[in-house]
Amino acid sequence: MQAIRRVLGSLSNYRWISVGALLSLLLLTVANAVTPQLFRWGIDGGIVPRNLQIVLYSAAWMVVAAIARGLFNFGQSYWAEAASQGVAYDLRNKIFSKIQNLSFSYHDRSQTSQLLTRVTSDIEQIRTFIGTSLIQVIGAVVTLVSIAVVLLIMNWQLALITLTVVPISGWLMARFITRNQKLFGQVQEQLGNLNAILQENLLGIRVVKAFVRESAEKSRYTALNDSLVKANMKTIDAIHNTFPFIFLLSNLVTLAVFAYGGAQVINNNFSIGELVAFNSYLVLILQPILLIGFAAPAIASAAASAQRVYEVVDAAVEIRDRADAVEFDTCSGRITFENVSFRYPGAATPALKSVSFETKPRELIAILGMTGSGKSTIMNLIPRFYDVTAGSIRIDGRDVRDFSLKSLRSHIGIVFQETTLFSGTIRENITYAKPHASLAEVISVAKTAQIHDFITSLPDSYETIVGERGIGLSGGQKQRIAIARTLLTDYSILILDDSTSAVDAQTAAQIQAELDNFMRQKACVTFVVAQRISTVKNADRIFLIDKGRLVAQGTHEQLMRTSPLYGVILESQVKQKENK
Ligand SMILES: Nc1ncnc2c1ncn2[C@@H]1O[C@H](COP(=O)(O)OP(=O)(O)OP(=O)(O)O)[C@@H](O)[C@H]1O
Repeated sequence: MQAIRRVLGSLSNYRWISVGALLSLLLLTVANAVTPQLFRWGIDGGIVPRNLQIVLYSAAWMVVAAIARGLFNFGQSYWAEAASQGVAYDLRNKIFSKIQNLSFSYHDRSQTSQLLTRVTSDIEQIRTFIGTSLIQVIGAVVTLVSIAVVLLIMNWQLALITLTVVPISGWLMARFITRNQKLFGQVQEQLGNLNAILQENLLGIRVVKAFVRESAEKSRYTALNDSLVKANMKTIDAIHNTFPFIFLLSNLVTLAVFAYGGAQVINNNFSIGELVAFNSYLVLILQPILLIGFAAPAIASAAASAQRVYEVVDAAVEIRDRADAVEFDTCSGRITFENVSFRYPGAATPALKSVSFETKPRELIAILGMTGSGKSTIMNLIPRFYDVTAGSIRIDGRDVRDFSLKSLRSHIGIVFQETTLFSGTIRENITYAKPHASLAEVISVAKTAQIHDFITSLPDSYETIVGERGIGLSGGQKQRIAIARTLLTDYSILILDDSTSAVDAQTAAQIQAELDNFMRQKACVTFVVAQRISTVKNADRIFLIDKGRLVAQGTHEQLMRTSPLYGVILESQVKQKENK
């Protein structure tokens, strides 16, 4: 319920729209409340004493009341809908920018599909609550209170009989919401799980087909689809277990009013007009109770969704700027790892153990090690994708945690092991971090990355659309575009994490040769997670990583002489590929 209160608080950004909706609602209630009185006037003042003029007058006023009802009804639903769109818009933006700011460790822990469900379906639940259920509930409460007052004034005994239904239904509905909020949360979670399978299958459709796992995937999807239906059915059962009581109560009250009110009319304590008006009010008082009843599941569902959305909005950003963060602007090339240890959140063993080294200006460092030894982890710590668990990393003597994240990361050019291109043109992808780069600059980095000739062979050259609906690119082509994208940035430190693994040996050697010039001109230090002998030979120093430790370092020749492990790794990782 706290989450719902927060959603209501967010309506303050749409104060005037909300006031418009509320005002329309109040006027609608007045128009509704006046109508039975017009009936009573028409019957008791017109029909019974046979006064046609009063009958016509009351009929005319009823038309006015009907028009007013139509107008105010439109006003309240239009403004409520507008406010709901506004709140959903704000929430979507809030959660999106939060997702951008959350650290790698958060994304490691959370499922993409659950995040997607929160941004789409959960926010939609909240929007529907504000646009429809909230105004229904407020309208119902206002109507209930105002009609209760009118009824008490008209005939307090009959009114008390009628109003017994209110606290009983109120209690039933409050119980329904508190008991079932968890159930509605489960429905959203199941939806997220179902989306996860869908997402995995969309991304991995080739693997599914290659391994002929279509029917297995279908069964996996159907099983989760069944669970979703079961969770939904549980909520429907909960609704069915509560609402028949409310309907029964409201019918019993109608009978009681008819019997007791009828007796009062026979005893001349109540006029027929009054009984007719009272009966009309009865509909008006039972309708809101039913409306609240119908809104209750939507409220429970919105409460569960709001909780899920605020969980992301409130998630702690683990890696952030210090209050006195300084700008990173120059780098002379001294990068120091001092007893750096690191354990991924939730991992049983550390990925790095007491790693220490210091680089020299303009050095090209190759990092070599068996798969899973910790090479990428070392690279992830320099731009602070994660913070060290123990020890420190310094650039020119200053701890990386002292720099503002923005300035630190914008001076580190990194090409990841896995390439991600966005949908758009090749040029847009290359200029991703530098949108105003000139075509000449783009061509220059594309040439260094050995991808220019391929790009110009395409019909639309640099304007060719890639990504989702664009042309397909091979793994090596994507990697080379990713290298060009990084080379275009204003990096001082360059990190190439196994970034030519999908490129053939000859092209990789060409890239390496081109890069050598580039790197030495621009970068103060370059790290290359190496898979190829050419890279290793070119490096000023090679760091040999084994099970999270820096076990040896030196030039190719030195390591060949001193480290048996080096020979083994070269043989397994490098020569094998070179021979292909
Ligand atoms: N996000 C993560 N969460 C938990 N553990 C991780 C994560 N990323 C890597 N690890 C673990 O940390 C260890 C080091 O991984 P890392 O990716 O640094 O190895 P690597 O040497 O780069 O391997 P490869 O050559 O296969 O890319 C591995 O045991 C891996 O399972």
